[in-house]
Amino acid sequence: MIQLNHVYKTFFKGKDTEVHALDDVTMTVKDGDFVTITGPSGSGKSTLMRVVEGMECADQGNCILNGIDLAKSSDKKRAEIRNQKMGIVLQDFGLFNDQTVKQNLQLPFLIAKRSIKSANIRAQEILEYLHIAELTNRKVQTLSGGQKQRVAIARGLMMDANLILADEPTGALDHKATEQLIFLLKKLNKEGKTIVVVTHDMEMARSGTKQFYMEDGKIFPL
Ligand SMILES: Nc1ncnc2c1ncn2[C@@H]1O[C@H](COP(=O)(O)OP(=O)(O)OP(=O)(O)O)[C@@H](O)[C@H]1O
Repeated sequence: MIQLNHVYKTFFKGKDTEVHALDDVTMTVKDGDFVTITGPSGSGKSTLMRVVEGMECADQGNCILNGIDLAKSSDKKRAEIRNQKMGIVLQDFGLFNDQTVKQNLQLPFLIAKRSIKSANIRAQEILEYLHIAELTNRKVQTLSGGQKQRVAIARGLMMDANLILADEPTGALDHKATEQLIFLLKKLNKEGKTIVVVTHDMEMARSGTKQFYMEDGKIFPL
C-alpha cells in the first residue's frame, strides 16, 4: 500500500519562478488497485511519481510505502526498495540501446547481486509471457517503439515486484500498441499487481479502477 499524506513540493522557493509542483497531495493506493493519473503538462504528475519512487523528497508531508517512510530511509535502502519492490517503467524506456534485450533484462538481477543464470531463466519466462521471446538477442536500438515499450515492461517485471509504476508509458506508442499495453496492464492487475500509471491517453486513464486528475499540484479523484 502507498499512502501520501499532505505532500508538498515547491521548486524555486521564494523566487519569482516558484512552482508548487505538489500542493497538499493526499492519496491512497491499496494493494490490487489500478490507479491512473491524468492532468495537463506541468501539473505535477511526474513529481508525484518521483516522490513515490523515492527519487524526490517531499518538502512537507510523507509517502509511506508498505509501512516505510522513504524520506527517512537511507539512499541504499531506497535503492534496494526500488530494485526489489517496484517495477518502474519510464517514458523514454531507460534501456541501454547498444545492449541486447537479454542484457537489459539482466540488470535488476545484477543490482540485486543475483546470478546471471537465474536472470536469464527469469528473462526467458517474462519474454515468453509478453510474447516477445524472439527479441531476446536483438540490440535495443534495432527495435520499434512498441517493442521497446514491451522490453521496458519486461524489465519492470523481472523482480516480480507487486507494484508497477509507469510514467507516460504510451508516449511513444501508436493506437494499436497503446491498446495492447492497456490490455497487458489490465491482465497484470487481474493477476494481482498494483499499478500506478501517469498518462495523457484518455483510454488508458479510463482503464484505471481508481482515476485521479492533477492540476497545479493538486490531486482530485475522478
Ligand atoms: N527538478 C525540477 N526543478 C525545477 N522545477 C521542476 C523540477 N521538476 C519539476 N519541476 C516543475 O514542477 C512542475 C511540475 O512538473 P512535472 O514534471 O511533475 O509535471 P507533469 O504533470 O509530469 O508534466 P508533463 O505532463 O509535461 O510530464 C512544472 O512546473 C515543472 O517545471
